Amino acid sequence: MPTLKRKAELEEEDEALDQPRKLPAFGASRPNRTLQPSRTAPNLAKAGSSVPKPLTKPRAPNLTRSGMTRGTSAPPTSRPPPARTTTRSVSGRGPASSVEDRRFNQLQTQLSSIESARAADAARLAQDMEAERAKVAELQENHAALSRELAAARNHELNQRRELVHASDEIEGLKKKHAREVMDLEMDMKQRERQNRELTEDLRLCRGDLDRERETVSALKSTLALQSTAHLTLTTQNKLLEAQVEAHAKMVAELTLKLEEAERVAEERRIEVREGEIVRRKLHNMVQELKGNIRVFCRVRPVLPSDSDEEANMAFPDKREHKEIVLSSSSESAMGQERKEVYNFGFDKVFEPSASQAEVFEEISQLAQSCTDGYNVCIFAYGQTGSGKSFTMEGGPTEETAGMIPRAVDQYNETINDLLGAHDFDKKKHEIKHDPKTGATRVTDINVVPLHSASQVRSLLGVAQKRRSVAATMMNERSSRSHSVFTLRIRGVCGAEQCEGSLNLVDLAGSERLNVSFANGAEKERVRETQAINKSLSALGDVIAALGEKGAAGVGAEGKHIPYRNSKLTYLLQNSLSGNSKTLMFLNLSPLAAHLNESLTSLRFATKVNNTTIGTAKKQARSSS
Ligand SMILES: Nc1ncnc2c1ncn2[C@@H]1O[C@H](COP(=O)(O)OP(=O)(O)OP(=O)(O)O)[C@@H](O)[C@H]1O
Repeated sequence: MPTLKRKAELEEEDEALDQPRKLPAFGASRPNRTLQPSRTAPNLAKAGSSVPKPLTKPRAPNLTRSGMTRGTSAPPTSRPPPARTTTRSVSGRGPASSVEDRRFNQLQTQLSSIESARAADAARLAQDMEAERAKVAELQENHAALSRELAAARNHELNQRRELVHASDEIEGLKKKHAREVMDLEMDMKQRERQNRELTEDLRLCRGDLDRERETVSALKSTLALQSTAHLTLTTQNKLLEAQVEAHAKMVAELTLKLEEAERVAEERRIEVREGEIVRRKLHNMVQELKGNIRVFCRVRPVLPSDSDEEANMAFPDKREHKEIVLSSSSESAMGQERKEVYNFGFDKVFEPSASQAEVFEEISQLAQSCTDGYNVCIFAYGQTGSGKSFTMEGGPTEETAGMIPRAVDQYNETINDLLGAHDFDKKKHEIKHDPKTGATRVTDINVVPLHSASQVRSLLGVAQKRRSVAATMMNERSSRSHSVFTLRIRGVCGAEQCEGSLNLVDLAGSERLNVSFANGAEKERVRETQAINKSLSALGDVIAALGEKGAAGVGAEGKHIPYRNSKLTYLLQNSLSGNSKTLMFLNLSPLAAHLNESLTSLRFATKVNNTTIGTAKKQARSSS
């Protein structure tokens, strides 16, 4: 890269090239030489030592008579008239003429001397002329020589000028090249300056990074120092731990031996537990049988904020076993006396309004457990509209309010079959089929949906509830005017034995319609519906009654007819209501005084059911092999 000094030099060179180079003036090699008269010509110069004397004006002779001096270079200033002089010399001679003669003589003398002087001057002049002519010739020679020299010099100058033009072109080219180079160099310089700036910036950043790195390094160094110390400590601890590990290894070997022994003992215990489970099942079912195969649970719902009626007088005196409910009513006799009536009822379990869903389920869970042991179980809810049947069986949306169905599913989490039509309102005709060999019940043309979790069951129940209400609306019915049956098929595996049972959870239509709606009989459609419900509920009562009679008759009554086919409900539940199954009836009661009569009717029916013995349930077992 050219330095600034070099640039300055280049610029100076450029300036010099810009100035037209002054050719040396003609004869510049001899700058002081001027064209000189022939006196200075080289040929004269040789005779320079004998430089001719300058021409001197010939001195006029000292004429005393003006007439005598004429013809000379210096005419006399005054000249006496010659006539007077002549006159005087003719008219008288005497002393005065001698003077004039003398005078004349003198003049004659002077004249002759002047003429001789003039001759001498002329001679000298001629001589000078000759010399001058020689000089002129010499000068002409010099002139010719100088003219030649001038022509040669002009040629030379022409050549020089050509060279100059050529040199100027070259200079112009060089200048352009130089300008280009300068431009390139300037661009290069700018680029380098930019690069330089970038590098400076990079350098600044790098310095910042470096500073940070230095700080990091110093921090790491101090960390390293700490870590080294910690490492030393850990190494020491490690050695100690290794020693402990060795000790522990010995202990582990000893413990392994003990564990093997414990495992052997555990296996023995497991075998004992399996045997115990078989015994437990036997005992459990014996207990269930002792309790009776038709059982009745009574549940009174709490008073709701929306209830405007007065609360009925209900009491639950059995605080230990919760098996009693007492209803009291007071009325006025025709004589105007207050008549107080008390009704006592006893069931397998009575749930007060405060009983939670969990408490209720705890009581039915043992019965539901029988399904895994291969029994058919039927749990149905019976009661007037609004007494809490749906709440008991299906429950609310939360964990806490979940009813018996989701809780039963939660308990087993097994494959289930749900009755769900493809459309909101299922118009297909379904038939109920019983397998006499297996005791299984099947409904034709229904959707059977395999489910794998309790949450799936809940969402399916939601869909079922929705469709039930849509179907009811389409049929111009209220939801309470249809029965809902939820069947859970359960397979239990215990060792080599596999048991299959079904759990039917039934939400019956409102029972009070049997009396109230029928008695009013205002609407035809209502009456027809009520009759249908009445028929199915009556059929249920008839089936239970027939089963009771059969059970009471004991051996020999095997062939007794049970009217299952009188309604679809009883036919569907045949296998669950037969002597081979376990049945639980929930009697749901309203706590309101206005519903007291309905409640009493329901309680009487439930008592009848509770007193029924339907025989001994049979287990449906099959070998898994
Ligand atoms: N144990 C209870 N705790 C709290 N609320 C209850 C309980 N039982 C019933 N209810 C409430 O009482 C109202 C009526 O209950 P539900 O609908 O279950 O009666 P139902 O007997 O099924 O009526 P229907 O025969 O008309 O279907 C519902 O709002 C329900 O949430």
